Amino acid sequence: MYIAIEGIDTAGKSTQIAALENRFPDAVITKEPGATELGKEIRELVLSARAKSKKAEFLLFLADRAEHLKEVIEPNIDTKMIISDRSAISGVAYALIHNEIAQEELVHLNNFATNNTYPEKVFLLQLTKEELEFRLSQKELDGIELRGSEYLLGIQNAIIKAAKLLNIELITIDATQSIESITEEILTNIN
Ligand SMILES: Nc1ncnc2c1ncn2[C@@H]1O[C@H](COP(=O)(O)OP(=O)(O)OP(=O)(O)O)[C@@H](O)[C@H]1O
Ligand SMILES: Cc1cn([C@H]2C[C@H](O)[C@@H](COP(=O)(O)O)O2)c(=O)[nH]c1=O
Repeated sequence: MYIAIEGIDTAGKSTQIAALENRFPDAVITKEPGATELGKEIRELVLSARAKSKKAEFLLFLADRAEHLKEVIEPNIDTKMIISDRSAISGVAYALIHNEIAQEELVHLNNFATNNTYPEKVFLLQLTKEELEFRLSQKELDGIELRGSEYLLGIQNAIIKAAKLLNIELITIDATQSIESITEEILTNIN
C-alpha cells in the first residue's frame, strides 16, 4: 500500500510520519522533495526560493518526483508499505495558486512524471489560521514559509482541489488535535 501525508508547512506531517514508522517498522518512509541523491540537491535549490519563474520551480519539483518514482516508489510498491511525506498533490496545489499553468497541464505533467502511479490514500492534516501562525512563529522560516500564513492557507484549500483533479482519495484530519489522536485517526482509515 502506498499512502501519503499532506498538509501545509508545520501541519504536523513529519510528526505523524515518525509515529507511523513506529507502527509499521517495515514500511518504506519517504518524502517529496528530497528522498533521493538527486532529490536532495533539488530540495536545496527549491527551498532557497531562487527560481524567478514559477514554471521553473514547478518543473524542479516534477524532476524530483520522477526520480522518486524510479528510485523509491517503483522498486517497493508491490511488496512494501510506502509512507510518504507529501506527494504529487503538493505539486499541483502549490502550482495551482500561482495560476500560471493550466490545470490540465498540471495533471498531464504529473501523470508524465509519475507514470500515473499515485498514492492509494492521502491524509490532509488541516490547520486553523491561529495554530498555523503560532507554529510558524516557533521556527526559522524557509523561502516558501516566508510567503506567509495567507499564502499557506490558500495552499491548504488548493490541496483539496488538487486531490480532486488527480482523482486521489483525500481524508481530511483536524491537525489541531493531539498528536496521538491524529495517529489513531490515520490508523483507523488505513485498516
Ligand atoms: N498535533 C500537534 N499538536 C501540537 N503541535 C504539533 C502537533 N503536530 C506537530 N506539532 C508541532 O508542530 C511543529 C511542526 O510539525 P512538523 O515538523 O511535524 O510539521 P510538518 O508538516 O512536517 O512541517 P514542514 O512541512 O514545515 O516540514 C513541530 O514543532 C511539532 O512538534
Ligand atoms: C512536493 C512539493 C513541495 N512544495 C513545497 C512545500 C513546502 O513549502 C516545501 C517542502 O518543504 P517540507 O519541509 O518538506 O514540507 O516545498 C512545492 O511547492 N511543490 C511540490 O511539488
